[in-house]
Amino acid sequence: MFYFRDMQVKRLRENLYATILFQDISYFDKEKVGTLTSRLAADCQRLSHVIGNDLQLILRNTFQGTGAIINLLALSWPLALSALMICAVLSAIFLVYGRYQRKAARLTQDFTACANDVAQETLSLIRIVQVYGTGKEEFERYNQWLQKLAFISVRESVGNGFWNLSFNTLYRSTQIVAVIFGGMSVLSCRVTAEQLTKYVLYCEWLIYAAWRVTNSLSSLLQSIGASEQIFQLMNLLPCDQFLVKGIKLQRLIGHIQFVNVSFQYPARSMMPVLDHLNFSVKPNQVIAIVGLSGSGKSTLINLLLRLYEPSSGQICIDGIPLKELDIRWLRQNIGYVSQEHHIFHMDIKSNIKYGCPRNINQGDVEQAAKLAYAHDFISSLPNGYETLVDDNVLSGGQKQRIAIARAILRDPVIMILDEPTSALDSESEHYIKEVLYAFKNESKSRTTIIIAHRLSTVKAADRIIVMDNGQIIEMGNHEELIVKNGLYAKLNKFQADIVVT
Ligand SMILES: Nc1ncnc2c1ncn2[C@@H]1O[C@H](COP(=O)(O)OP(=O)(O)OP(=O)(O)O)[C@@H](O)[C@H]1O
Repeated sequence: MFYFRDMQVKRLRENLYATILFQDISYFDKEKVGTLTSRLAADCQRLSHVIGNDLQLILRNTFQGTGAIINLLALSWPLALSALMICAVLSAIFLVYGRYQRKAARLTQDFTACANDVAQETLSLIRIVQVYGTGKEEFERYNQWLQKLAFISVRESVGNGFWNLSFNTLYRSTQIVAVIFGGMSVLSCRVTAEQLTKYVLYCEWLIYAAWRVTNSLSSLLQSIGASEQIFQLMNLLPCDQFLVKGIKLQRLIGHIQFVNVSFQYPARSMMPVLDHLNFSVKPNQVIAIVGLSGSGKSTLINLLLRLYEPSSGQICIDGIPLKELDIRWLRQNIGYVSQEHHIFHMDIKSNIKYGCPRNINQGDVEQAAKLAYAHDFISSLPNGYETLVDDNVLSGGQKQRIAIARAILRDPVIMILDEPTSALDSESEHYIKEVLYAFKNESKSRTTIIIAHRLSTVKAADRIIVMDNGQIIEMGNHEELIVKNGLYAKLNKFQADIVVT
């Protein structure tokens, strides 16, 4: 039985996890990660309890109750009717109680998920919480949800108490009435002692069967309340991009075009983030995107990676609209270093090999690490490339170098780097910059897009796109933009002044 139940939990969690993983990325703008992980754990457990326990209890007791009714009917139909009436009253009370319990269960799950969100957020930002001394406030925030949870639990217990009280009062009073009136009937010889004993016994069977069925039903309702969202999630279809088999080109060249692309995030549909962008990147070019914070640089990359769809306009790669290309194939040809340099809880080698579509050996991994200027620090670790790491073990710069090595190892046609050197010291930045620009001189065609705040990283780019408020305001190489004396020249001057002082 337990094995069966564990298998059910496993299968449910697998299905739910797969549904979440193949959702449109904008889904994560609406749902909180804590809520989803709570659904994966507690809700699936609860639902599988229904399948493993409640259903078989309901079935068993329904058979027992039916047997008791048949025996009561054989004994005397007025007696059977009176027993059925008691069961009908019990069912009516249960209907009201069941509805209440279902609502309480949903609230319990929601409050638990909110408490989990706060805990997850606080623990993942524990350093900020400690340095800013906000432990007490965070405790209060968590406690607020726990108090709501406690309030609901108390109400649930009170409801349960009323239900048990109604059941016991009805059942015991039935027994008392049966013994008093049945005893009088036995004395006046209208009923035999055997009939009375049978009545009391079958009545007990029937009422207890009804009680167990309603109790299991109540647990079932609780789980249904808690699991409504699981079913809603599991009913979601995978995102279009994973369903449709798109075009796979014989050879990707890396010619990128943005044609009149506008975009707003689903979570903020009234706020345009990109406004009619038009530009193209030729194969083998290095393009840099610069601009003030919040100007839409990372969003542009999100669209190119097809993590979101443009609200209007079109992105083409090698002349084919992005939507028509096979997304898995396309992403295999892209190397991506994201702004957040988190790494997986795996050994360093697996982190570098992560998602690499080619067959590779230790030599390839080391070569990529050398190019990313990561080999020396990895070799100095006691277990070298086999060292098990997580987000807390390595410095920001070390994690960033592992992310760069991962992108280099894929040997991609399109290399996308969102702030690849933000956490690096000047020496590492210099070497990595050299490597990224050296790609250009290889025989293989490779298009590189770099977003950077440090203008030293982008000076050598073939073209620099300057963004402001979701629009492209300047375009050209470093020298042209300096002559133009616009935003780029201003930013360049600021950074030069900072270096001098
Ligand atoms: N998931 C999201 N949901 C809603 N709005 C978002 C989301 N991500 C970003 N934004 C908003 O979109 C705008 C552009 O953000 P984006 O991250 O593209 O800017 P950026 O130029 O890359 O900034 P930075 O240089 O600081 O990384 C910002 O106003 C931001 O608040």
